[in-house]
Formats: sequence, C-alpha cells, structure tokens
Amino acid sequence: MKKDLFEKAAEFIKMFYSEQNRSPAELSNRLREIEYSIAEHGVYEHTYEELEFGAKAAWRNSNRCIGRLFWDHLKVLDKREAKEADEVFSALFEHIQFATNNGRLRPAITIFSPDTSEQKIRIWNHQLIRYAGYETADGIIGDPHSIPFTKQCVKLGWEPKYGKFDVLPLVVQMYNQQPRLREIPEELILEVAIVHPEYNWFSDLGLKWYAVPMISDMKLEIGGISYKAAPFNGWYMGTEIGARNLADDFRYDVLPQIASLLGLDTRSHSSLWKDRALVELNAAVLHSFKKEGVSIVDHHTAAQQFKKFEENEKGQGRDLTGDWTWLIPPVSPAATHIFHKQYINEVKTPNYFYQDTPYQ
Ligand code: HEM
Ligand SMILES: N=C(Nc1cccc(CNC[C@@H]2CCCN2)c1)c1cccs1
Repeated sequence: MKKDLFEKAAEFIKMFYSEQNRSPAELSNRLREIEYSIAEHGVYEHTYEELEFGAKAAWRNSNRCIGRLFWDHLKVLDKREAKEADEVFSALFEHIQFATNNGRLRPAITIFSPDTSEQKIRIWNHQLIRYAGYETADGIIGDPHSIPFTKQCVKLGWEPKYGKFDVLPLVVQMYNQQPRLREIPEELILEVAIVHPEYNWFSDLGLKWYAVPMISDMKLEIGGISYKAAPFNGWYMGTEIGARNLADDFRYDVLPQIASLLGLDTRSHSSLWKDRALVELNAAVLHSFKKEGVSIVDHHTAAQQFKKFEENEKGQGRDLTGDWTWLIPPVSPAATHIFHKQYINEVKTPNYFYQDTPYQ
C-alpha cells in the first residue's frame, strides 16, 4: 500500500511540476518530503497549489465531459479543515451561493478532508440541488431518479411534501456518525420557469428546473489520495434538461403532452411528433435560461468549445481522451463534429470517479 501510494504521488507531482515548469531541485525536495511523510504517517498532504491543479487536471481528464475547454478556470474552495457537520453545511451553502452568483454561474469545487484522515465525510446527495421523487398509490410524483434518496431522507425524518419540484435537503455523514439533514435556505435556490419564445400555452405545463448542476456523489482522486466529498458545479448544457431530465419517459416524461399541445399526430411514429416536441422543449429551455440571465450552453456551441479544447490539448502536446458515447449530445448528435470522429477512452488520473452509494 505505502509503495503504491508513493508511486501514485510521485507520478502526480512530476506531472504538476513539469507543467508548472518548476526546477528539478524543487521537485526532488517535494518528493523527499512526501516520501518521508508516507514512511512516518502512511499518508501525505497536498499543498493548496497541488490540490487546485489536481482538481483542474481531473476535470481536464473527464472523458465524458464536453465542457472541458474551461478546465483551467475552476474555483477551488479548500475546506479540508471542516471537522463538524455544521462547518460542512455552511461550506455547502457558501458553494451554492458562489456558484450561483445571481445567474452568472461560476464553475467551482469544494474539497473536504480526504478519506485517509480520521474525519471521513460523505455527502449522500447526488446533486446539491435536486427534486424529490415519490412512489405513491396513485403513481410517481416528482423526479423518479430521486426516489431511493428521497426514501432515505424520509427515513431520516424529512417531511415529504409530495410536490413535483420539492428541493431535497442536504444529507451529510461525518466519520461513522448518524447522517444529518439540513434544508437549503430557499433564497439560495435559483430556479428557471420554462416558457417558449412563441407558444404562450407552454407555461401552462408548469415546468421549471434549477439553475446550477452540482455533482456531490463522485470522488476526486489526486496522486493516490481520494477526496470522497468534493462537490463540483459547472453550468447546464440545455439538452440535459430538455432532452433527458424533462423528456425521458422514466423521468418527467413531458413529450406526449407537448406534442398534443402542438397539435401533432402522436398515433404514428413517422409524424416525428417526438422529435418535434423535443426540439421545441429544448428551444424553450435555452430561451428561458437566457431570458432569466442564467448561464447555459446549447449543444452546438458546446461542441464548438470542445473542438477548441481538442485543438488546445494538441497544441500543449497532450493526448486527448474522451468517451464518444457520452460526448455526443442527445439531440442532433450528427450535427456536431464529435459524432464524426473517434476518441480514446483511456482513464487518466487525476480524475472524478463513481463511488459506492453510502446508503443501501
Ligand atoms: C462549465 C460547464 C460544464 C458543462 C456545460 C459540462 C457539460 C457536461 C455534460 C453535458 C456532461 C454529461 C452529463 C450527463 O449526460 O449526465 C458532463 C459530464 C461530466 N462532467 Fe462536465 N460540464 C461542465 C463543467 C464540469 C466541471 C466544472 C467538472 C468538474 C470539475 C465536470 C466534470 C464532469 C464529469 C466528471 C462528467 C462525467 C459524469 C459521469 O460520468 O456521470 N464538468 N459534463
Ligand atoms: N452540466 C453538468 N452536467 C453533469 C455533469 C456530470 C454529471 C452529471 C449527472 N449525470 C448523471 C445524470 C443522472 C441521470 C442521467 N444523467 C451531469 C455539470 C454538473 C456539474 C458540473 S458540470
């Protein structure tokens, strides 16, 4: 284990120091420090600069991410000192506020203490802001994707409201203590009502979505050290909301409603009613976010930005890796360059990884 840790640490430090053009003397000093720390304590600690670079490089290495052009513009909030649940909750509120920024969204990550330390911290939420899902005798209410986590919240004492868009509480577990719940102050929650640029009846659907996607269930791995609580946010690509969250028939399943309100013939596939409904819903999502001054990117612009990222990486002499199956957008994929080329799906570190759900 120790040898393995030093090997991973050395690989990361060498990459970091060479990218920052640091001297060989600085490198060997730092490597000696780390070697000593691992020998003495079985672990080593990242400096803030190493942590910041590690989180950025992990984004740059995220093969499924189309938004990587901006990898070097990530705000890293170092909260490794947070030891009590209250400190973690206030750090999460601080993150939500910083990231939201009244609609001019800022990509950020908050990094809590790593798993090596005695203070192990887990955030049970999939995303910091997410809508509840309920299985009731009359069918499903809200977001089906949230049903298991909503059950956990209710089990931990959360009062279910059985609404379509109930924001779930934060759930934080310190060490091996009982998980704690905390409602997010509603003034911190920015949401966008979905309206259509031409069809006034669209607002009658009563659709909305939250502004900031903040993934809180992935682990950040840097130089052999795992940060299991490291929530990160960017901004949405419109298709995530318009082609998946609201459109999937196992999510909010709104396409049939939209199609019939558009007066389309939903009895035959060949009328392409689903495709027409998808396009109008996605146009509505982009229009609504822009109207409210909330950052969002359409999938064509995002693909162009990704193309620039590919060129930058080539220019920097780094081999680009990517997961084609996730990089292509779910709407009009062949209308982007991504569809027409291949990507190597090699997993580099630092990176963000799935981890086992902390509840059963
Ligand atoms: C700044 C704007 C950003 C945009 C528009 C963007 C866009 C996306 C999209 C559309 C996906 C696919 C998600 C899905 O289909 O469920 C994705 C995946 C991903 N993104 Fe980004 N992203 C952004 C920023 C970030 C940041 C700041 C990070 C981390 C620091 C990040 C890390 C990832 C990771 C790890 C995945 C894969 C998730 C998985 O495997 O489930 N992205 N991104
Ligand atoms: N725009 C974003 N989308 C995104 C990124 C990573 C992971 C996810 C969630 N993917 C899993 C969801 C859950 C069901 C299908 N998609 C969304 C960002 C979220 C956080 C930073 S960027």
